Amino acid sequence: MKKIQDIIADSISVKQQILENEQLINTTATIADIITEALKNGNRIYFCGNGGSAADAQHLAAEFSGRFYTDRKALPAEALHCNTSYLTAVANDYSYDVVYARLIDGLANKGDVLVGLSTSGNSANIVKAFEVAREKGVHTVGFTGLGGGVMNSLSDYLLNIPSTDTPRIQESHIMLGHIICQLVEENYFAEV
Ligand SMILES: O=C(CO)[C@@H](O)[C@H](O)[C@H](O)[C@H](O)COP(=O)(O)O
Ligand SMILES: [Zn+2]
Repeated sequence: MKKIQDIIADSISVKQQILENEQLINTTATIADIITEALKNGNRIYFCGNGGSAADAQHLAAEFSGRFYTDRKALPAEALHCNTSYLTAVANDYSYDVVYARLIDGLANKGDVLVGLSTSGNSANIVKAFEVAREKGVHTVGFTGLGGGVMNSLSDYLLNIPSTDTPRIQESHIMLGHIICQLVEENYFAEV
């Protein structure tokens, strides 16, 4: 069916643009280095997103805390939306906008890494979490779409996928996220 082939071609085209974008490739490698270094220093990695990007956040966190390719010890990583009692209470009593910022305030330490996945780069709860992270000396890593939205100026490291189409952006987020998981696993366990 032509429509299906067109959608697959679009997804490949976004990935082809990433393949040819030296800056995105270099930033991906740098993010893997930053995460490896943080873990070696005893720091933790936090992930957050909304909707499909929340699923991506917990998927990537689980590659670290569970396992990826190799049998090895657990690495400290978690996605911030997984406690529904916390999420519903804070959203109900305060605002959904602060659900991730409050956890970063309560849990994160200087040298930790916060990875925020947002195709628009404008989701308020991620933006606020990045603001608190910066105040605390937590590294901010943004996975966004074209331009990066508000997260552009709040991200120490930014992977802004060259697309404005939410599902196509998410497909590239999970590809680059998987690559980072592989590099971190190889680098961390090669060196300890
Ligand atoms: O998975 C999808 C679309 O593919 C949706 O659930 C999508 O993640 C949601 O609409 C999000 O709320 C979009 O937020 P964001 O990417 O702009 O931060
Ligand atoms: Zn989706």
